[in-house]
Amino acid sequence: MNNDAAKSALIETGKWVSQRGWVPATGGNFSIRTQTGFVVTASGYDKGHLAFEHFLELDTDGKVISGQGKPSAETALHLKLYQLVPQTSCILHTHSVAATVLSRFETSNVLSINGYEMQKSLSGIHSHQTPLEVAVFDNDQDIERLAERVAEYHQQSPILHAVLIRGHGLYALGNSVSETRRHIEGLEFLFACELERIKLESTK
Ligand SMILES: CSC[C@@H](O)[C@@H](O)C(=O)COP(=O)(O)O
Ligand SMILES: [Zn+2]
Repeated sequence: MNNDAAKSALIETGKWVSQRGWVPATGGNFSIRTQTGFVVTASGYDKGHLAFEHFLELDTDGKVISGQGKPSAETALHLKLYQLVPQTSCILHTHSVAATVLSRFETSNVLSINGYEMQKSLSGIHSHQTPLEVAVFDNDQDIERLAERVAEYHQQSPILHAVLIRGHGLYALGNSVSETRRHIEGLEFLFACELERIKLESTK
């Protein structure tokens, strides 16, 4: 995808994500792989009101080629995910209530979701009996260090659709903007179901 098409797609995606309440305040960041590297949102803006000037173009090493302001504070994680999962074309990071709470409730390093038809909204899953596993990493303000932990984990258990950062949010991956959006929508539905199930079971 060329740079301008990438920015247009992410402006539209920002409105879509924001309308659903998944990027409150200035939370979240987005990127798309381009011919020369990737386009990423600038740091500190409302992702529901993005314009062309709110993006930077980076090369494949994460060096700024053009654009104003600072690239997202979490650019190092986007860069690492593009390197680890080469088929990835779009990364969307969101801060929904469900992802934030569930990633704290889950104390292990994997959130496993099973028994839901909607698991099939994730590429490669064809049955409600195929567990959907999402790695959960402790949050870290040192994003390079967090990215290294993600890379180490990926050597043992390859990251497919997404990762959760504990008490922070979701990073969803896909081979196109529409696939990443579908992954976010499917995952958010499943996270909401799991939260409801956990609450109901606690009252039994
Ligand atoms: C609202 S604070 C959230 C940030 O610390 C961060 O987690 C985030 O998602 C947005 O950072 P940004 O630098 O704008 O890409
Ligand atoms: Zn964030």
